[in-house]
Amino acid sequence: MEHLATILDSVADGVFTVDQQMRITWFNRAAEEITGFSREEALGQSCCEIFRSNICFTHCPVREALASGEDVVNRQVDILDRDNREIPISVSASVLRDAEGNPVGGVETFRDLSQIEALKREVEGRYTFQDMVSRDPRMRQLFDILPDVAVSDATVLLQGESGTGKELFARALHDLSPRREGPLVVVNCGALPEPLLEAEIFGAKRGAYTGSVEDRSGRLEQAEGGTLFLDEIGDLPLALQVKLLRVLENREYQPLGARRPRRADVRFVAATHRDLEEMVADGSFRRDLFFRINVVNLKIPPLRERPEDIPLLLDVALDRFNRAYGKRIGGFSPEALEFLLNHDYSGNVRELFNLVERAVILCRDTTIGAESLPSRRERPQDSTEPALVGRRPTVEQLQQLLRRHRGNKTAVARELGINRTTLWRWLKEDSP
Ligand SMILES: Nc1ncnc2c1ncn2[C@@H]1O[C@H](COP(=O)(O)OP(=O)(O)OP(=O)(O)O)[C@@H](O)[C@H]1O
Repeated sequence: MEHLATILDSVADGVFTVDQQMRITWFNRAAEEITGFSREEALGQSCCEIFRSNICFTHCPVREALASGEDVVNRQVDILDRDNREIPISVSASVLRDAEGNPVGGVETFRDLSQIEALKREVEGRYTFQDMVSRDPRMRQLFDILPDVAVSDATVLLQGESGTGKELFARALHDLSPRREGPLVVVNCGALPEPLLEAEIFGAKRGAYTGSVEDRSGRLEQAEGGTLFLDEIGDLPLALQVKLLRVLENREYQPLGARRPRRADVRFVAATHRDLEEMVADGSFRRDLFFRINVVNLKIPPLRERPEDIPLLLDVALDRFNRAYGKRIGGFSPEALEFLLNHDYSGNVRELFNLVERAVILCRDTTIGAESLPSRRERPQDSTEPALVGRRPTVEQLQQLLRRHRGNKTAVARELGINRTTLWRWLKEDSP
């Protein structure tokens, strides 16, 4: 007996036994360490007074083992220790029998999961930031500095290819800033022709543009007290660049109908997939405006430079679309996974999400198979035509696609794995 006690005291798992009235009859050293109760305090006590777990009165593992005669293995529960701290543990329970095989009580072993849970949280915390996930060191560096950048009120320039998550970053900057209660207003500088874009940002007088029957406030005014996100700033026409520069320099603008200029209480975040330095060099983007918006520059790496993010994003996407479409798809078949891991995501994270969304919709199984992914015909290596997903098609290809989708731009954009704004810009740039 003494020998057994020494052995039990030297194991790292908590071990205790109870009689049929659930009173503690044995309590080893690890049980003392995990719960904070000494052996003297525990012996003879009802076990629910020592463990105070969330399942004591509903799913007690020892009672279940006694009732069924079957072992209970690795059930995760939370207990309160002597200082009332919640401790996550994993419990296993078995029936304790006498020499004749009659049940005389139960034995429970338990393992402290606090450290594992803490590690798990740390790892998840590193990979997840707001709605963004990444394992890439450069992305993690961005996640690290984002809270400080957000509170600084400095103008931020986000640079990255289409679909890399610039808008997500802009939202995170707003949500982490003291302006989070204010509005986040988005303007897409590539989506409208110049006069309409001007009205969109700075407002318009009644009758100034087609159909406006009253004065319309601009996005700048609507962003008062909040953040104005200028997406695709590289597409801002030169005349509007001058106007925006004035706002950034003087922190003032003239709201419609107002006699005097108003102080702009707005934080500016701009984004572009273009190389603004190059545009400055060739004169299509004003140098002074570039310096005004480039106070903090965050460069988001394209997905092909961070392949370790692909499996992570596939999981996130599957989870997101399972929920959106009420499905319970568990994962990907080896062939599907091989395709998805080796795909050339020129449309970046957006393209990956589009592929998974399409697959989730098409999938009738519990696993996504290759048949739910673009067919071989559509894949670059097997195609005589260059694949269109995420790449910029030629003018003819664009026209063909538009015809095929009967002019439905949303459908064309979806097929290309781009957003409608990008499509709009391509069409604009391609038009004579
Ligand atoms: N790191 C990430 N983790 C999770 N989701 C992401 C991540 N990056 C991008 N996404 C998702 O990818 C999609 C595209 O992101 P977003 O619209 O922010 O890209 P963008 O760079 O602003 O694109 P564009 O320049 O074409 O407007 C969104 O659905 C977004 O939720």
